[in-house]
Amino acid sequence: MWRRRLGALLLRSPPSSSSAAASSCQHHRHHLLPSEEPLALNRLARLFTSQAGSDGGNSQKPFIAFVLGGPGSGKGTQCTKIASDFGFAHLSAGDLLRHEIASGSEKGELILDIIKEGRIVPSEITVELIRKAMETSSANKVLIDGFPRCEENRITFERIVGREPDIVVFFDCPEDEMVKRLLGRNQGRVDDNIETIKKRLKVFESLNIPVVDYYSSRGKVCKINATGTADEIFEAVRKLFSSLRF
Ligand SMILES: Nc1ncnc2c1ncn2[C@@H]1O[C@H](COP(=O)(O)OP(=O)(O)OP(=O)(O)O)[C@@H](O)[C@H]1O
Ligand SMILES: Nc1ccn([C@@H]2O[C@H](COP(=O)(O)O)[C@@H](O)[C@H]2O)c(=O)n1
Ligand SMILES: [Mg+2]
Repeated sequence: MWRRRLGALLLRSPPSSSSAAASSCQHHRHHLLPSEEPLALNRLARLFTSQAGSDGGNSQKPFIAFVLGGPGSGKGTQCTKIASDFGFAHLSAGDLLRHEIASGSEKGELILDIIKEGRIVPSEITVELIRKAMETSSANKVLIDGFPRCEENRITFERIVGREPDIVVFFDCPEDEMVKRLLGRNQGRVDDNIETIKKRLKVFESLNIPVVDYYSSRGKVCKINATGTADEIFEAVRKLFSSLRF
């Protein structure tokens, strides 16, 4: 009850952005500018949102940002910058899956077949890889890049990890720009060819957009205009992350 009332008190509008790569964000409990916070309220908020554990209160749930966007929208590029400027751990679901392929495991063979087709790997596999990586990193703020890609991913994460994200950053990019970027990426990825790219775009529209809509309905999505140079886009990203309390 207290927590719910406090949550309502803590809702604030995010700062407005006038840059070319602007963001549009919804209200949620982490959109607090420190300068706007009444001190007592801030202290109360920390008390109610901290997860005191058996170590006497030092263990906190990590702040989780899901980072979504179409193939080639620039998720990985922007996550690298966020990690470096804001101290987040960067966990890319695609990289974890490719790492599993490289390990030569039996699961890796199945994953490779699915990635070549641009389809979605069974959620239990991906969520287990993410869960282990989160455990290993023990970071207190985490970017989960390229996840959840479908409703099944989302529901499985909630079941296994027992969490929802604090925020969902969505990079909004036109299809023709994404295709151009992917064809120019040149990293030897088995899925960066026009046939697979077309399939990935279809999967994005049919399975990933509904997840973005779900989180929008829960007020968690911050949409970033992902056109322009990587640095221009990062200006909007920087404004967003500077406004968060984590
Ligand atoms: N703003 C930008 N303008 C032009 N090229 C960009 C921009 N941002 C990223 N790129 C380039 O586009 C390619 C795809 O970017 P990136 O790997 O970050 O996308 P992604 O969303 O992670 O893609 P995927 O979903 O396939 O992993 C890379 O070669 C990257 O260097
Ligand atoms: N949650 C996810 C994320 C990725 N995949 C598969 O990996 C491919 C590459 O992902 P990137 O984020 O690096 O583009 C993707 O096309 C899927 O085949 C997945 O199944 N589930
Ligand atoms: Mg990527």
